[in-house]
Amino acid sequence: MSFVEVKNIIKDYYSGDITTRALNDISFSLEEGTFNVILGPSGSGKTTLLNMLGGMDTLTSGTISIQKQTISSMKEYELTNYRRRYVGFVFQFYNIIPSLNAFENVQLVEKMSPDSFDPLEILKSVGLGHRLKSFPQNLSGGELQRVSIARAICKNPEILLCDEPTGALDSKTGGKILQLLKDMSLKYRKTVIIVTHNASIAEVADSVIRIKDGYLDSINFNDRPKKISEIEW
Ligand SMILES: Nc1ncnc2c1ncn2[C@@H]1O[C@H](COP(=O)(O)OP(=O)(O)OP(=O)(O)O)[C@@H](O)[C@H]1O
Repeated sequence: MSFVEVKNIIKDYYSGDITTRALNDISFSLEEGTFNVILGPSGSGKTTLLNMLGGMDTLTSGTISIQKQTISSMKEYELTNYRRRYVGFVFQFYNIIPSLNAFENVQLVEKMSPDSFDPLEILKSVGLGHRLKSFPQNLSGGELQRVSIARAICKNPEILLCDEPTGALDSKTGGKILQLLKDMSLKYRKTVIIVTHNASIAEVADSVIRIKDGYLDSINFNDRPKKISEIEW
């Protein structure tokens, strides 16, 4: 059994009389310790898929198993436990707590995970060692994004789900962040899944999942992914 098993998943959203089928019969599997990319146009269902993998919302039908746990049939309290223990999430809109400084925002997750990394070290590695005491209102979009990535990595989760993690970053900082995420898979055997619009990031991935109108368009496995230093974006 693979680390991530997605089988025939369907997700419908209902508003009034209107039903939107955001995910339509998607199936794939991913191995532990791999670096994976989800590509697709705006509105194709990428964020919805990431939310389902993270146990943030429930499916209409189908099953998702992660590390042999069938998260799609978990009760609410089991899902809370799954998210708390196993998942690191980098959201598109950062979700940083405004009343805590950069260090405190990352330090928060130390209590959630028994083997979390040192928040100071992680903040330094995302290039924010000089901004530890800055509050979110005084940080740029790119810096907030890095706080959010530092928080997700610091938790040392089994699976790291990232929605456009380099969207607000210049290419140099973006490359550094991608390297950190890739190291999580290479050095620590964490499974990393990144949603992006940026097709060049796909070249460094072990697998590339393409989503179109809620369908799985293709999944490609890369035997020899490129190094981050080899791509241009
Ligand atoms: N909570 C919701 N209620 C109703 N419809 C939703 C909801 N969330 C997403 N959708 C719809 O589901 C479809 C897929 O949305 P999703 O956000 O997953 O796409 P995406 O590929 O991540 O887009 P983007 O790249 O623009 O972030 C879209 O048609 C969207 O409007």
